[in-house]
Amino acid sequence: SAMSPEEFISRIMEAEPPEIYLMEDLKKPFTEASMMMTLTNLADKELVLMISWAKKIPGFVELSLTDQIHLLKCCWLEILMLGLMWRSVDHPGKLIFSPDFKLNREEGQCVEGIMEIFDMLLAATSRFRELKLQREEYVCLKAMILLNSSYMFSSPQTAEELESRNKLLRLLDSVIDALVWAISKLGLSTQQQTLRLGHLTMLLSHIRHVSNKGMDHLSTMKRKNVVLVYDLLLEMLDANISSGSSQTSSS
Ligand SMILES: Cc1cc(O)cc2c1CC(c1ccc(O)cc1)=C2c1ccccc1
Repeated sequence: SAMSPEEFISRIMEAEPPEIYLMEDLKKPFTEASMMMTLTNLADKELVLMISWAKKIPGFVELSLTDQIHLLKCCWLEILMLGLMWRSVDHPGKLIFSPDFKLNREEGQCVEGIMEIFDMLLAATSRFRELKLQREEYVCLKAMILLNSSYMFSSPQTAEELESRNKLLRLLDSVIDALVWAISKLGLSTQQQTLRLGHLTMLLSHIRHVSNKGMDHLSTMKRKNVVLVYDLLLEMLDANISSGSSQTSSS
């Protein structure tokens, strides 16, 4: 789409979902079940907003429905986790799941295996803090995660899928241009801008790693019947398990 990077950025800034308040009286200390249930309730609300957010990404609804669904199924936890990191960036040592649901790493002790993932989330958040991630850069990275999440894992068969693939690659061009434009507003030298682009995009592989760890952990929680995973989430979760599309392996 012949949209300027400036226009693209203002469109995805507009698309940002509102902050979610859990509005639950959280009984502390948490049990394994109560913490996972609270996370599930939050994620359920966020997923509904994520779908309307994605549809506001310029060009997303012009992709084939198959691509739209597959992109969201592949990256929904990455998107949730990047949002969590953004909300937590100014609160060292804390994970701000929502303004009324903040956890430190020790509180992860009540859920077997979750503290290690909390530590990865906190480490990535510290890296964003070091880099002084800007909101414009954050919204570009989030769109990048959505658009980059799975185009490698399916080979287009029909003409329609081929056309959708080309649209997707042009969309990725736009979001890269937008990120380069956002970085260019920081008054850095050309060399520093290039390095910053590299550091920001390298963080995406860490986000995918933490997301894969989180997906494995969530599946374990589900098998142990610790979480009641609601249907939208269940469907998203099953998609990640059944079609073996966990981002690392090629399906
Ligand atoms: C570390 C870890 C381990 C795990 O087993 C599950 C989750 C997480 C993080 C997380 C999460 C939720 C909301 C966010 O905004 C950001 C992250 C979830 C989670 C839980 C239930 C449903 C969906 C996602």
